Amino acid sequence: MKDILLGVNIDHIATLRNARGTSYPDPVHAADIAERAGADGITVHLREDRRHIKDRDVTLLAQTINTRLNLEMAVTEEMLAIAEQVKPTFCCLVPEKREELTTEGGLDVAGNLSRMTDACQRLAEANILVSLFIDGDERQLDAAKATGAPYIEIHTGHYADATSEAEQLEHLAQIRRGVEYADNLGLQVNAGHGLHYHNVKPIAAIPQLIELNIGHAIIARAAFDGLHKAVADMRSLMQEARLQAYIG
Ligand SMILES: CC(=O)[C@@H](O)[C@H](O)COP(=O)(O)O
Ligand SMILES: NCC(=O)COP(=O)(O)O
Repeated sequence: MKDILLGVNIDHIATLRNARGTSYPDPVHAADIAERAGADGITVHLREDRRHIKDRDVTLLAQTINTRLNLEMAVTEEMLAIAEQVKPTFCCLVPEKREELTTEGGLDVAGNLSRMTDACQRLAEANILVSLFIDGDERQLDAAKATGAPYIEIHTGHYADATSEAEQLEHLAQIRRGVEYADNLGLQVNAGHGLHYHNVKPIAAIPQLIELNIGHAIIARAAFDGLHKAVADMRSLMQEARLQAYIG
C-alpha cells in the first residue's frame, strides 16, 4: 500500500498576517509547526499581487524548512526567474487571474502547449520538479505528458464545490478516471484545492494518488484547534482512508 502524503499550503497564515501588516503570524513559524505535526511538504502560492505570501516568505522557507517546498506560481517571466533563483524542490504551475478570489480551474496546457513546454524545460534545467495544476480531462492530461513535466496536480475544486451528493459523486468519478489515466501515462499524480475534513477521505482513498495539497481548511481549523492538531488530524484522516481502501 502506497502512503498518501500531505502538502500543507500555508498561504492563509500570510492572509492573517497581512490583515494588520504585522510580522505575525509568520508563515516560516507555521511551516515548522506543520512539519512537526507530520506534514510531508510545505506549499505556498506566490501570487502576482502578493495578496498573501510575499517574496520574503518564499526565500526564508526555502532556506529553513526540513521537508520540501512546493512553490505554486503563474507561468510568467517574473515567477520563472524567482523559481530559478530560489530553487524549490517543486514548482506547481497554476492559472492566475488578479480578480479571482481563489484558483478557479486548471491550467490550459493543451491550449498553450509550446509555452508550457518551454516553462517546464526551463524549470527542469534548474533541477526543479515541475507539477502542472490541471483539470483531470484526457486532453489536458495528454498535453501535460507532452510537456515532459513529471508531476500533475488534479484540481479538486469542482468536487469540493459540489452542491449535491450526486454532483459530488460525479466529480469524484471524473477525478478517479483522470488519476488512473494519468498514472497509466507514467505521470506522478497529486491532487488539491478545496479539500477539507469532511470531503478528503474519498480523494485520499484513490490508490494512485501520491500527495494532497491542502491549505485553507487546515488553517481555518487551526484557528480553533491549533495548527499542530489541525495538520495531524488531516493526516490521520488521509491515512485512515488509504488504509480502509487497501483493506477493502
Ligand atoms: C492552486 C490552488 O488550488 C491553491 O493552492 C491556490 O493557492 C489557491 O489560491 P489561494 O491560496 O490564494 O486561495
Ligand atoms: N493546490 C491546492 C493547495 O495548495 C491548497 O488549496 P486549498 O486547500 O487552500 O483550497
